[in-house]
Amino acid sequence: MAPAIKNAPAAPTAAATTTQPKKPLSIGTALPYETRTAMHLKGLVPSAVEDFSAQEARAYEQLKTKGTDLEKYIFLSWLRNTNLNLFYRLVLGNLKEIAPIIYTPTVGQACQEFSHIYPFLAPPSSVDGLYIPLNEVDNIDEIIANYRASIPEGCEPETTVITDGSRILGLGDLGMNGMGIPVGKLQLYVAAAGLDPTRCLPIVLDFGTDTPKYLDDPLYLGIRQKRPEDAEFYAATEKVLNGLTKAFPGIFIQFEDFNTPHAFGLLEQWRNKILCFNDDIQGTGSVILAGFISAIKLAGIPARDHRILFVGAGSAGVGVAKQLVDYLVLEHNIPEDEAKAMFWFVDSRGIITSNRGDKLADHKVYFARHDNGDTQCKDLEEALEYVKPTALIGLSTIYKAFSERILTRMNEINTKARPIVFPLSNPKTKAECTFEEAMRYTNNRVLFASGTAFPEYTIPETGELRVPGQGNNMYVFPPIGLGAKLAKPTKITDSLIFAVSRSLSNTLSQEEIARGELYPRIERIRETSAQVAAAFVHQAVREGLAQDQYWIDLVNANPASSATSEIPDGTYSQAVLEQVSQRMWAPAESAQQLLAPKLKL
Ligand SMILES: NC(=O)C1=CN([C@@H]2O[C@H](COP(=O)(O)OP(=O)(O)OC[C@H]3O[C@@H](n4cnc5c(N)ncnc54)[C@H](OP(=O)(O)O)[C@@H]3O)[C@@H](O)[C@H]2O)C=CC1
Ligand SMILES: CC(=O)C(=O)O
Ligand SMILES: [Mg+2]
Repeated sequence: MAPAIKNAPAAPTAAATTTQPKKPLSIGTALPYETRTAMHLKGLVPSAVEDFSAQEARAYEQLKTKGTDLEKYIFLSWLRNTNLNLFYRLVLGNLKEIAPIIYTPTVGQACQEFSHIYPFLAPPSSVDGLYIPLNEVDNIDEIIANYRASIPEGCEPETTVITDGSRILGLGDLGMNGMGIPVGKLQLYVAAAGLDPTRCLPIVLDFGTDTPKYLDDPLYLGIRQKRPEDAEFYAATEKVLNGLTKAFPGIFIQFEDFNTPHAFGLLEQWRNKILCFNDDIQGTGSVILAGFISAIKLAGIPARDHRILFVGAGSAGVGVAKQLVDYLVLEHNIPEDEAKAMFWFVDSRGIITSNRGDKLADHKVYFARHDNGDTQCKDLEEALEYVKPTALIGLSTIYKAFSERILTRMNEINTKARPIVFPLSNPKTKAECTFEEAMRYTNNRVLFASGTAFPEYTIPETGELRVPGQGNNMYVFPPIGLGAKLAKPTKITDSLIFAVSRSLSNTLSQEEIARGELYPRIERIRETSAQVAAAFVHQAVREGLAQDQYWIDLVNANPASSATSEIPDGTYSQAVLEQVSQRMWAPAESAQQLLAPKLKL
């Protein structure tokens, strides 16, 4: 062995090499000549000097040349990994057009193809998140250390989205391919609520898959084994969460797209221990409650007269229904038993009743009907005639489950009130119906929201344009994450989630209300996210959960107008809103602004 040389310079570590300031070639054409000279970039980039808007126009032009949505997804992913600032400029400037590519529906296809497109999503040196294999959970500290070494100092993650890929949108168990979802969700954290993009960490727990198609795919990039039993799953997840929270204390954790039993199980296990929430249960519950509050104002009958039929009793269906029960109890003073009795559920075996003959999963027991006598409805058609619902909510993953016949009957049944129809399953290939179908078969009377965005619809007879609501948790998880980052609550409670729903329903503009819309337009999502985050911060302080003294003092000095109300009503003060808005990250306007901290210009 060669003798050690005293005081020899240490070999460069991964950390040292990857945190070296990189030459900003991708923004190079936006750098003035003198800056290029100072940064030794002369001759390394074309000579034209242009501003960011020219770069943005070029990127948009390239985006438009892509023939398919998946190609657009790949192009945008590459752009994000090579020029973060330009990527978010492009996204924010074209949110309505780009959200369906980086998020549902295209992200669903990207996940299905993930192992095939992975190398083309980012340059080889980019670290886009953590892939944690089941057989490596004992080495979680090493994995985290590797990650830490790959990021610049000061970029420790403060927000993470974790999936194990076991229920990706309505597409089922995609295994490691599910990584596209945390990546996509975190882009919305940044775009919608201004979280710092350098401090967002997507994680996939690569715990195998039970889908033969992926296990048999020679290009599949996850571990090739079936999923573990529950005990091993929970033990492995615990190791990961302990490692993460030890390395990054206070990190905000979003559980995403776990299969339903594990979604409920993890939430129950962790909700009082760490700062976490489940987006599919609580986020979906919160966003749909917001739309529902608006819908029942427009429907034309008292809240307590509604009869709500859910198709699908998974994490999303049950999560939403529980939020609606809370609302009916708190806001309309309906006793819990009576509120619960306003709900019926259909799952793959028909209406859920206590005497159906099968053992109900734990999460279904609360809503099982006891008043059905001998009646059992085997499917939606029978259930519709039995319940005669005022509201039909789809979280079933069954494409076109709301057929022409079902929608026509919803219209016929609801002569006094406008029918509420929410086909919420994602992606588009799983949606229970389209906006056009819902309009057409209800004589344009429908109050509508869908999980995936549908095109606007022009009523042929009148030429009137109608805009569908997008009942998607993207309206709430970004502001919840922002509020959590600022106020630093010890945990996320049901009343915090309730305040978020109320505040989102308060964000509708007069014009949106007048047009009968149930959600704010997506173009306003930054503005509404700030308002919802401000309401979150107020509620966190009100409940004594907030730990950040700045926000505690600010809220106490500037209480919301309704600070004495017992019910979380989603209100906030202007002072808090202003401060929240100021803390939202936004892309830089110029190369100088972007590089200023590094260059000390
Ligand atoms: N809009 C939004 O923001 C969100 C939308 N979603 C979407 O909701 C959907 C469901 O998610 P999640 O609840 O977690 O998934 P699950 O797979 O846990 O739930 C699906 C439910 O649909 C039921 N179902 C299946 N087939 C039928 C059928 N033929 N008729 C009636 N019911 C049926 C299942 O029945 P059984 O229990 O018997 O198997 C189950 O209860 C997904 O498409 C997801 O993308 C989720 C979160 C947010
Ligand atoms: C939107 C979402 O979280 C889902 O479909 O699972
Ligand atoms: Mg989800």
